[in-house]
Amino acid sequence: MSHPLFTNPPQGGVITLHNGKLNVPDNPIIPFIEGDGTGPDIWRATVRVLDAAIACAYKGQRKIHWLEVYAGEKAFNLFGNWLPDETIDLCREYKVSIKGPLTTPIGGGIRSLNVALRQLLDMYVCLRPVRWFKGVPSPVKNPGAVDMVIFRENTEDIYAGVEFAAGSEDVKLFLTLLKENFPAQFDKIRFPETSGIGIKPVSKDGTERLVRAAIDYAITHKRKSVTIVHKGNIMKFTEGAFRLWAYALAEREYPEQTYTWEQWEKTKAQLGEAAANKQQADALTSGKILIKDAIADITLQQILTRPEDFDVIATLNLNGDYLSDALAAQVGGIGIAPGGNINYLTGTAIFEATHGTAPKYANLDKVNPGSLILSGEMLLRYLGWQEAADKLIDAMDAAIASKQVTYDFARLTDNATEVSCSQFADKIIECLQNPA
Ligand SMILES: NC(=O)C1=CN([C@@H]2O[C@H](COP(=O)(O)OP(=O)(O)OC[C@H]3O[C@@H](n4cnc5c(N)ncnc54)[C@H](OP(=O)(O)O)[C@@H]3O)[C@@H](O)[C@H]2O)C=CC1
Ligand SMILES: O=C(O)CCC(=O)C(=O)O
Ligand SMILES: [Mg+2]
Repeated sequence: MSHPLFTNPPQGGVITLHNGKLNVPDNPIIPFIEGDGTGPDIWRATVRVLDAAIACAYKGQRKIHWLEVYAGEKAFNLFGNWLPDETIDLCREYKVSIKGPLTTPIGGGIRSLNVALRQLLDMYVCLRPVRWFKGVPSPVKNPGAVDMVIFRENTEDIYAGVEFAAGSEDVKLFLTLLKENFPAQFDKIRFPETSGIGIKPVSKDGTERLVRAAIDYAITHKRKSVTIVHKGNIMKFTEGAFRLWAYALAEREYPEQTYTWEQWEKTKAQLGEAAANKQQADALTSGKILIKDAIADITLQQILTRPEDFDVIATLNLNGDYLSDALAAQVGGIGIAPGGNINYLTGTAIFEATHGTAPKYANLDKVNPGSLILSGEMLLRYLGWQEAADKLIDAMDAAIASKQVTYDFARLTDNATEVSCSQFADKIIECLQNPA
């Protein structure tokens, strides 16, 4: 493939997929997108930490060849294009990438480039692990009880961007079609003349591949439960269907590894509650994973009041967006919330922080790079470079313990010294090179 945006051909090896497994050379080319706003600051900090972790773990035997690809404001300024096709092609070709946050204007302008990347590369899982690091300030009494892994469907839902603006010719046409073909549904629209319309596609295929990934993860990582989070009481044929398809998939494809609340209900109806309880207890004692569900609004309370009830979470796109930021707050905030967008079938993945571009802090070298550094740690594990990932986690623990932390932690920690984004990276690198 020719790459007209790049004058120098990238050096290094190409990651491939064989029989569902990534084949990672010791010198892989990994594309990166710097991102908008605080993106350049946190990326500069992150790349130094990742290179240092790899150097400490493999002493030169392994090395990433970083390849800059463009999206967002930098791409627009350079090429007059917010998301060049070549960026998509390169992320697909090299399989594993990392990105800083990209700005999405509110209410008009371009649609989300982040969502576009997820859809164009069909990265159907947004994987966001949420756990507490010792010493990180938190607004809750027992942040250590939070150890959850969010599997957020990443390509469908109201997030897919199928929308018609109020007053537009498109919305008029759409509402005419609706009125002609579905008069009862049309009558439910309170102010049709001034309504914008959004469409919420949720499919069985999309649900099943997401839930399969969540259950596979729960099995591999020996987790106790998968909670299906939905608003299926209200949106019956989208979120309600998501719940039903999820349960059906677990029962059909994972009968030996899972026990579902649906099974409990069926047994209760046939044999009574005591028998259902015994069946569930036996299943869990034998190591089966409990597949349960919760409605999205109460979930936002219960992740706070009883976090130990939640483990792996499988949910739709918008619910997952809200849950990610709410949960991040419990373990110290969005400055330390990592994530990855993944297609487990093609191997394509782009790792990125949960937070956005925080524009007021752009170019101040101020914000916490932890979220992108930990996204990089997820990338290392995804490559199978566990040794580097483990060292990075140990160094992050040690850096936090030193109390030389960025403003977000410093403002909530007694006797902390506030350091800049780049200085926090320096501290992590120092801890990598001089482990306790
Ligand atoms: N995947 C992506 O690329 C994403 C992009 N976005 C986009 O980002 C833009 C801004 O979104 P906005 O809603 O303001 O949310 P942001 O996540 O960008 O920022 C909100 C607040 O979160 C805190 N924060 C964010 N990043 C950090 C960090 N690294 N360290 C410490 N604290 C941090 C700051 O809090 P405080 O003010 O308390 O210091 C900041 O003001 C929008 O255009 C949005 O669409 C949003 C989410 C994801
Ligand atoms: O694309 C955006 O601008 C926001 C995306 C977002 O909030 C997220 O993916 O968590
Ligand atoms: Mg979000």
